Amino acid sequence: MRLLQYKPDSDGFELVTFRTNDLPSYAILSHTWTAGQEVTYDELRAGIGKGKAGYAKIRFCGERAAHDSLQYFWVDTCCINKSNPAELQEAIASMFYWYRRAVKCYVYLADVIIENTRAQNIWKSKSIIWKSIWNNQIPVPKEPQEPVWKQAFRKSRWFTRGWTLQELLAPASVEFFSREGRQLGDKLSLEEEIHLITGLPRIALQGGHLSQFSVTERFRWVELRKTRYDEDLAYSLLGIFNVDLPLRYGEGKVNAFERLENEIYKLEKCIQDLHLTDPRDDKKRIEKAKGGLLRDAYRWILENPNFQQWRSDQESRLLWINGDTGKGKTMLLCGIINELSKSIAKTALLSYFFCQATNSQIDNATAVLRGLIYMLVKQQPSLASHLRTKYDHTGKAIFEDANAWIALSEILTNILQDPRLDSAYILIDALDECLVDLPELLTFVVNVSSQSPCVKWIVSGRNWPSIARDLDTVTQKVRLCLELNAQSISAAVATFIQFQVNWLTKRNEYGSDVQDAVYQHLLLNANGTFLFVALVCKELADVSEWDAEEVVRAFPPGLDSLYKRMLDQFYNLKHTELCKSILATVLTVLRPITLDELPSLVDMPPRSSRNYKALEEIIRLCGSFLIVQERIISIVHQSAKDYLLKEASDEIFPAGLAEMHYSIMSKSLRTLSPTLQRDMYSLRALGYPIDKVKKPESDPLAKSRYACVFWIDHLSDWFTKSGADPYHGDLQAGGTVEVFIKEKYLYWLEALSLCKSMSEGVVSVEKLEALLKVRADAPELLKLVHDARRFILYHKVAIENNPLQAYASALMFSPTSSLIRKLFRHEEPAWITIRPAIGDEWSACLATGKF
Ligand SMILES: Nc1ncnc2c1ncn2[C@@H]1O[C@H](COP(=O)(O)OP(=O)(O)OP(=O)(O)O)[C@@H](O)[C@H]1O
Repeated sequence: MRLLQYKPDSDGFELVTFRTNDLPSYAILSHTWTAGQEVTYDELRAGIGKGKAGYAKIRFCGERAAHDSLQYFWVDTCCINKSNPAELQEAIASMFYWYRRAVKCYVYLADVIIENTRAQNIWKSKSIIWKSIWNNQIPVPKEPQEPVWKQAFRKSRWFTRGWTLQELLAPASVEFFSREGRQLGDKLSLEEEIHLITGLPRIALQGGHLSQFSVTERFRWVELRKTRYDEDLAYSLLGIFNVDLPLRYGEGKVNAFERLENEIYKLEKCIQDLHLTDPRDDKKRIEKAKGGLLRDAYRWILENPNFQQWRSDQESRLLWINGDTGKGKTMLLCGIINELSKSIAKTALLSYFFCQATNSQIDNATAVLRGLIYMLVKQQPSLASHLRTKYDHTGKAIFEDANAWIALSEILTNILQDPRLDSAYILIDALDECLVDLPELLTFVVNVSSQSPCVKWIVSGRNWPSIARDLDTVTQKVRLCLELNAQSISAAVATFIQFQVNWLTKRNEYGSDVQDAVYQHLLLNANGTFLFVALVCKELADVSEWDAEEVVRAFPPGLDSLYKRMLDQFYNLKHTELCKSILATVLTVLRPITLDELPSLVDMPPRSSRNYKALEEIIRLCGSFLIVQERIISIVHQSAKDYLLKEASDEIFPAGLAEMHYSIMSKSLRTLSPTLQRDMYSLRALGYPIDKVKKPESDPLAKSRYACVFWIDHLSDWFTKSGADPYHGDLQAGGTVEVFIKEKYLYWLEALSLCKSMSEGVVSVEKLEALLKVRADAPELLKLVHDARRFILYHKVAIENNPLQAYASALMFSPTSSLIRKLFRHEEPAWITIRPAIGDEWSACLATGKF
């Protein structure tokens, strides 16, 4: 970037070039051009053009910058060599960033004059007085008049131009000046006027991330604006949408906008493909499931010296919060996120991820990186350029294939070193719940946290030696052990107890003696563990006042004793067998299941299956281990799951965990078989795009989504966990798996597409083939699954984007020898009479796995 330096002694300016990551603080000018009056790059270098009106603007900007103690400043007329097309292209692509990076932006309004307006004001008020005297009236005091310059301000040409939109939105500080160089106010003091003149939302004027406004809304902002060259109106939006576009002057406005829209679409598609989970939604869900976040119960962290050191000391880059089960780490991180989002600089990015071992979508290191990158590029889409280089080449597979971890870790490393990133805060909760590739994640955090000085990290997890070993190697870290802050935690737990007891008192109409007894018992037995309090209060929620004191006294201190008591109660339930199979299923599934899915995996009482109220009632019968939130059933806490698997496995899985996987697999296939058929959502058109598909009110897949995505995982887990017959009938010729593939494969692919789970489908079919290789003595079945794998790999993208393409392009563009093609020939569209000439075999490129 080329900047100007004011040289008062020589009464001139010097151009100095800087690299993007070495930029000094600078001011920037925003103005409208006057034909023939602007000083060009060549003129400035030659020291000519001083008589032009534009020269006065440069001088104004330089003087103003010096007044604000800024040595450097930038003016578009003379800091870009416009005769160099490559430089012009780069300047236009960087312009938004340059304005955003400026410490001050001075808007010079040549058509707003104060001197005259002041005279007019005086003259106006004098004439009122004279008129009043002339009419023998005492002048009536008028409402305070607004300065007359405001009328000119509203009509200023500056508000009608295309480029000035980004000049208004990008910088944090925008100051307005009259023609005489007098300051009129800034973007914040004049916010109301600017909002009324431009129609721009106040949040956008206050510096809110532009990505929160829809594409249509952002296009509306320039509808009435004009640029000298038609195409410029589109090019002036590159920064507003954070996309790159080669400039093609002469292409016309329509083409330029078409290309721009195309680029925006590609960017959105890339971000959409990256999306696995939105950590912002996870945070809301977790807070809700845990009963809501209480500020008074986490506020202690703000005064904690270790936290303050991490917050203020540049060299303390990583804060590692560790503590035992139920000490409140997750809620603490939720609170820290809330506090940071209020206090960090507007240009700083905040990205976080909550690992959860109970959900296979968010229990692995790749998911962590996807979530973190997703949040970063959502806030600053220009960072998506690091994704695009790889994504444009390979597509969605880059986030999902066997090398996804490598690709994603490179992408995140590049993002965090991007000079356009001012600063970022990254938080990862529950490292101990990252079940897949935790060592890789730890190594990544250790390395990256020491590389990027503008990035601050917080990670949390239980006191595991394996985590400690890695994180201890970070030199620039602060460790915050909750057990070493027992006093703060106890005080916070006491606040939490008070809150919970007040809630119980209100709900169950406790008298003051019961209220006090419950409060005292919790205080004595909580032992600094939030979770203990939360679980006991959950148990007390449905206990009447007269019984509450006795019930609360029966709860022993310590989580394990508490779980034991909950388990004893569980064994005494009226419907123990039903509850046991529900609990066993919830403990085995790979993501929390919905009430709709439950009856497809557990034999439920006949009249309950389609009745949410009945299903919720049955879940409540299972005691306090399970919770239902928004029709999703989950285990109350990871520690409860750990306890049950360790201490009650024999009771809950009498036939063993492996058999439970088998049961889920076979029930899944039983559910899927009658559901899967052609065009389950009645889309009709073969090209119906997936992003337009809406779930029908009575969704035929509602009960079988889980089964559809995970049946092969359970099949595989059954084999890996069981010591049973290695060549089980299900995997042999004529077994359930072969029947399913032969009869339902194509409909299953359509269902996977409708469930937006094609990638999981690819991984599953690969898993199935690997399993058959070792576990089956069925060469024909292996051949069929081998073909099915090639089929899904080859047609994944087509079916993923248009579910019914499973019956059109997928069949027609498969080799004639394809077994799947032969099996489903009857599904090919009859009206296509001329068929593409396709070879006999799958292409070599697919065979080598490069597809
Ligand atoms: N600030 C808070 N506001 C409201 N509830 C809280 C707060 N802190 C903790 N809790 C309660 O305590 C319970 C346990 O907290 P949390 O899940 O955050 O613990 P944890 O240390 O992350 O546990 P683990 O590491 O075992 O997963 C929560 O379910 C919630 O009910």
